Amino acid sequence: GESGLTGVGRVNLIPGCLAQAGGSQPVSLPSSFALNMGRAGSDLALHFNPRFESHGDAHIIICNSLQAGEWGEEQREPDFPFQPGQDAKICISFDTQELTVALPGEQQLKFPNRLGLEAIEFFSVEGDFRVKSIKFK
Ligand SMILES: C=CCO[C@@H]1O[C@H](CO)[C@@H](O[C@@H]2O[C@H](CO)[C@H](O)[C@H](OCc3cn(-c4n[nH]c(N)n4)nn3)[C@H]2O)[C@H](O)[C@H]1NC(C)=O
Repeated sequence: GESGLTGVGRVNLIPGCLAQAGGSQPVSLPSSFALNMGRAGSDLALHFNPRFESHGDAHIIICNSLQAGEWGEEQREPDFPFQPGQDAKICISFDTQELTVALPGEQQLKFPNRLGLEAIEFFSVEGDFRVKSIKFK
């Protein structure tokens, strides 16, 4: 499908809300996309990975951390609010204890801030997800 925005933006996020609108506008069903945020590509406080159909998973959100290139324990969320081709507003807020991801349909997902990061300096998007806007509150 149409390739989403991928790449690395250097941002310096203080705890707050990063609101994103965007959607998978695929020609074919998207397999998955990922939002990665942390200190660097190898040190992620959150790898947020909705899987439509990939790695043998279907319609599940995988969250994990990455420390010095090693994946932590996955958190698997079966409540899946994404529809291919539909826009989705994702609002991510965090403090040193946990990250909170507000999802469509008043759904909320929490993930421990295993790295204890006070600021997020690295952010990347992978896969079939077109970011339409990013707002920092
Ligand atoms: C059953 C076999 C052993 O467990 C499997 O182990 C795999 C390898 O660690 C797990 O997949 C990794 O899970 C990580 C999060 O825990 C990451 O999602 C990792 O992919 C990194 C990645 C994804 N993407 C990406 N997503 N969407 C697109 N376009 N690109 N780019 N880099 C995936 O390759 C996979 O989630 C895991 N499955 C289970 C059921 O635990």
